[in-house]
Amino acid sequence: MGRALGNRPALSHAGRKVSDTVHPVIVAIDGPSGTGKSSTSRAVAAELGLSYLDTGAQYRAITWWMITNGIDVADAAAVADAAAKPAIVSGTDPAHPTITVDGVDASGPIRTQEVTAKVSAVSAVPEVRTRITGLQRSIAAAAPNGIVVEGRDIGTTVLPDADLKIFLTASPEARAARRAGELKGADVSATREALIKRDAADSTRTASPLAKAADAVEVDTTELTLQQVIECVVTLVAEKRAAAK
Ligand SMILES: Nc1ncnc2c1ncn2[C@@H]1O[C@H](COP(=O)(O)OP(=O)(O)O)[C@@H](O)[C@H]1O
Ligand SMILES: Nc1ccn([C@H]2C[C@H](O)[C@@H](COP(=O)(O)OP(=O)(O)O)O2)c(=O)n1
Repeated sequence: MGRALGNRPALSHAGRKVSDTVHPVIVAIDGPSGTGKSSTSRAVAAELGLSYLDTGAQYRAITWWMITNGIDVADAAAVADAAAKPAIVSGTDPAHPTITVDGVDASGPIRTQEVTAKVSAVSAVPEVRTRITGLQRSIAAAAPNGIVVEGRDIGTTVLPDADLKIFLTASPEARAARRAGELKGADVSATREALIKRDAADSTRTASPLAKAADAVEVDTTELTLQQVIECVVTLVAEKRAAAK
């Protein structure tokens, strides 16, 4: 079970001690592609005054760096050797999340088809995961009011003591339709195949695969509107906070 909010020790960051009367809430949201993790997490964080971290953007950023630096992403040893090199910085304001690599804004380049096609290979390399997991834990520990962190292994590996863990699911058809809707003119069945292939790679890798934590609440978003999913998560956070009082 996640640690009760009332038991959370005071966190210190940037030389500042956060009072233990303030209980930063840590929310982990995991699930496959297109289930609504990013949209839900940003909206929940904004509504509750929490920070927000898109961990997929970090894996995309390191993948983009590998591509632009001529590293063969199929060569796991080469990727491992380079894993510590790029400086990846995430801005955690849900109203304006940012990501830079070596000081360069990477928010556009990390969304290309090439990065999407290569990110699973890079994120399967253990040295990459160790590096990025370390960044994620530091960011979560420094969030003054708490944070919503979304990804694939947040509840299982990155933040196993999160106060609330959500695992979002949706049918492949719904997820493909949502993704194709974002990529103007994309073919839904090709999008569906690409998405299923990436989910399979992310779920079957040895290092910290996509998985539902035993204590996560599963929410099937297939028939829900985004607003309903947001309300569901906000309610679950409120219940956790009330139980911790
Ligand atoms: N419950 C929902 N119903 C319909 N569309 C949704 C829902 N949740 C998210 N979307 C849309 O689906 C797309 C993918 O959502 P996103 O949050 O990026 O998913 P993920 O982060 O899990 O890949 C976005 O365009 C988003 O607006
Ligand atoms: N915690 C995480 C988050 C993402 N990843 C990897 C696996 C995913 O296919 C890629 C991209 O994640 P992202 O959340 O941007 O993917 P979507 O296209 O939004 O579904 O990163 C991961 O291995 N662990």
